[in-house]
Amino acid sequence: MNELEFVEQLKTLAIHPAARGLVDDAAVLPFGRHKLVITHDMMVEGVHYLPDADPADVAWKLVAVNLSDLAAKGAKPLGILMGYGGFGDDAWDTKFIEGLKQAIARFGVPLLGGDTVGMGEGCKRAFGLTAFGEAKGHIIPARSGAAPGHAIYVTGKIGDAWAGLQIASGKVQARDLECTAALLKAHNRPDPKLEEGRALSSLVSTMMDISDGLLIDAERIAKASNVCLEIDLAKVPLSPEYISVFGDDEEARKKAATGGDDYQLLLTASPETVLPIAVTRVGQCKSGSGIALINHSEPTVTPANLGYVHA
Ligand SMILES: Nc1ncnc2c1ncn2[C@@H]1O[C@H](COP(=O)(O)OP(=O)(O)OP(=O)(O)O)[C@@H](O)[C@H]1O
Ligand SMILES: Cc1ncc(C[n+]2csc(CCOP(=O)(O)O)c2C)c(N)n1
Ligand SMILES: [Mg+2]
Repeated sequence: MNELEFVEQLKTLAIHPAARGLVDDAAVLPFGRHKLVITHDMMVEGVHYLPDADPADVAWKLVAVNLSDLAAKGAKPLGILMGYGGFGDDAWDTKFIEGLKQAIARFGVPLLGGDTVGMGEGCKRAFGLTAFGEAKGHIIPARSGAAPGHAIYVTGKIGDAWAGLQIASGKVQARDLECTAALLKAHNRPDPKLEEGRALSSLVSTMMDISDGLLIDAERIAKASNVCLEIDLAKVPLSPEYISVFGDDEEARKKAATGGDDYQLLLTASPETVLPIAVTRVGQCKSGSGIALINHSEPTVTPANLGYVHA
């Protein structure tokens, strides 16, 4: 069974309303007068990071990708619990702890506990992290509220993290050190959009974070909302650094829109709603299903792979 088929099986078990049918970034559990938002994401050597990655970057990303799911629900982080599989190399473990310390300080989230296991010689390292947060608004955005006519927006730039992975794995070179550093940073040290998520959460019809790729994640909103998301590739915001390495033709834009690891927010809202932070409009919701890709308003071929899928 592949990842999607496995999660389909889990959906038959996750019938508690807080699980949101396993079609959201996080669970939303009423707790007294408040709502707890709870998420868990894993990182595995060779799958989520290159074996020669800096352990401090691995720790940072483990925290950041989980906080990104809280950001997508407009939640303020309250704490994290970590699962650490593969300790025993002192130098590696020390650098990891340094990166974890940096992330905890940067995001102001306390480490509350976890578990540590040795995985035996030659085993790949694997880490899990549970993050929970508190959402203040009455309505916490889901993926299911988009309606025909709603506009589609993203925060930040798309594609830089994928570009950074291409550089880190030696497939391309950037024009200069500054450009290399910016793209590597997007890949290694994502910055979860916590403030943006909180500012937007009460105004949007759907919101999620982009982890697997803009197009595949847009398709998830389309499915959950029973609408078609029409996305104009020409409107996908690319950074000058991305463009300097890959250009900004249709092919380059398709790579950016399917590469993943962006940890930007993808949201829909009524076009009349004035949003309080800078976002880029990339398309609109229509009646129908799935995604419809256009380029400069003209239909274009949708890529076979819309984003990252675990084998
Ligand atoms: N092993 C699992 N046990 C229970 N629920 C799971 C499991 N794996 C995935 N899910 C649930 O399936 C849904 C989709 O998972 P997915 O990992 O795509 O979401 P995500 O966390 O937003 O994305 P990403 O992991 O790429 O950041 C979520 O509701 C998630 O909680
Ligand atoms: C070495 C290496 N190869 C590929 C990638 C790209 N990648 C891996 S998992 C994922 C989606 C999020 O994962 P998940 O859905 O498991 O949370 C992406 C975009 C990477 N970061 N490192
Ligand atoms: Mg998510």
